[in-house]
Amino acid sequence: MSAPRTLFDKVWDGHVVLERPDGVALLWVDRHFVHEGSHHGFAKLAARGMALAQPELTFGVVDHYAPTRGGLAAAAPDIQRMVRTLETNAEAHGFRCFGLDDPRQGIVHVIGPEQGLTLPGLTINCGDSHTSTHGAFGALAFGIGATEVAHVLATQTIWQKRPKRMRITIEGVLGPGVSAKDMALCWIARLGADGAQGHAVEYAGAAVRNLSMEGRMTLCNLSIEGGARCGLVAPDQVTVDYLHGRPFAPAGPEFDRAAQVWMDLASDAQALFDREILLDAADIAPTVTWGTSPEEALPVTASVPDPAGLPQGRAERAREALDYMGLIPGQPLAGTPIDTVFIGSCTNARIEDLRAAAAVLSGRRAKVPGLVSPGSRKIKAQAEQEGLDRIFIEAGLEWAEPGCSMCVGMNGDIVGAGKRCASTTNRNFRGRQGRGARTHLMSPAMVAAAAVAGGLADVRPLLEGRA
Ligand SMILES: CC(C)[C@H](C(=O)O)[C@@H](O)C(=O)O
Ligand code: SF4
Repeated sequence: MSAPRTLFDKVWDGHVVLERPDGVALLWVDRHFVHEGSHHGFAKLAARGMALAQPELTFGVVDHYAPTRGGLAAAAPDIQRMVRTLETNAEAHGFRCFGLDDPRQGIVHVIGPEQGLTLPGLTINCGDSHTSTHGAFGALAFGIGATEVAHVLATQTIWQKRPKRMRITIEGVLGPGVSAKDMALCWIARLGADGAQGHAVEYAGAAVRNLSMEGRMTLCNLSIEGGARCGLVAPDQVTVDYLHGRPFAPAGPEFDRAAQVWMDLASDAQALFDREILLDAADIAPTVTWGTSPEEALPVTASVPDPAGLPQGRAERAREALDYMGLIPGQPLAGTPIDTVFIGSCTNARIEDLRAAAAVLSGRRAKVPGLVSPGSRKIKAQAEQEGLDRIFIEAGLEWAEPGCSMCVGMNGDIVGAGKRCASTTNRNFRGRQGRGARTHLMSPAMVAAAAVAGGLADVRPLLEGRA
């Protein structure tokens, strides 16, 4: 009998083409997603006069520069050029590209799963750190750099050092108003932004099993913010049900055969992890970030930390973060006035996220302006069918087109300098949403609560008496 293996090992071992004596392996890549930012890779290919190795395993999508308001014609020339370059490369190399006029367009980490391109047991790469999202399906999915993008384009393979294995088990039941976003911010706050460095993280436990695919994607999306190479959740019936009938997923008897294989991808009972973390879902509160790293997060009921009480290195960083964020040590987080809200990004712009925000906003007015950008055109259509767009608009928020939008500001959607934004995104780095912009990360329901209160707020009282 072979040694017990983890889910990660099973997918990794199945993709090794060859292994160097130092343990670095050449892996076959099942899916390569490219976006506007991947243009360096195509330039490298062109410089060497090389062809794209596997056009049918390469999928492009316009997201980072996608205009969410006013269309491409009205966008700045450099934005138009970025979008056109991807579309031109797609034509030249003959790979499928979900461009701005494609009804399947959206953020790469949203549409991969939505279209059934993301499947359990596959290796998935993209020149983008949040490729970890696809691990929610039990795929081995990780972001790669520009040189690696070129390597995958040219060979459909990638050299990788085998990461260590870590398991984060979250048992118990989440309280009302607590979501996958809070689970992620909670473990990152506890372990630190480099807490899972060098590790492939498998999420397990009842609270993970009870998450929808949307929730699992949010959790895996943020893996990278805790330093992990990738995140994984073992496929189960929830995974199979989500994938059934997706355009690029297997169909008919082939689907049933595939589903059986997927269900066997779980970690063996005796499999060993290099590191094990155990959390109780009951201990997780609605969480917000107060600083300029996702690890600087606390329950919304807490107060801004006092750097004086922190160890020296951290104290200095906290002081700088608070200075940038314009916060005073000891001030309660709840009640901190905000200027704007953003609901969007590959972290939290799926249909379930929009429903959670709309459930809070329904029949209420936002005290601040804000932008809602669905994760894909398909999600936008679904939300409109459910009347969610009306709820956002009646609350006073703007309902926009899909794209990375205000998560990173590359398309021109930015938060003004010195302005404070409650955001469903995954990075609160300095200037992330625009120069001088102050970002507080939180769940969609919590962003909705902040909009209603005009400041950071606990969503739980707003949920009372609502379904
Ligand atoms: C621009 C892109 C390459 C970048 C990434 O690597 O993740 C962006 O998506 C981000 O979220 O910071
Ligand atoms: S939505 Fe934000 S985090 Fe996701 S890929 Fe786009 S820029 Fe990166």
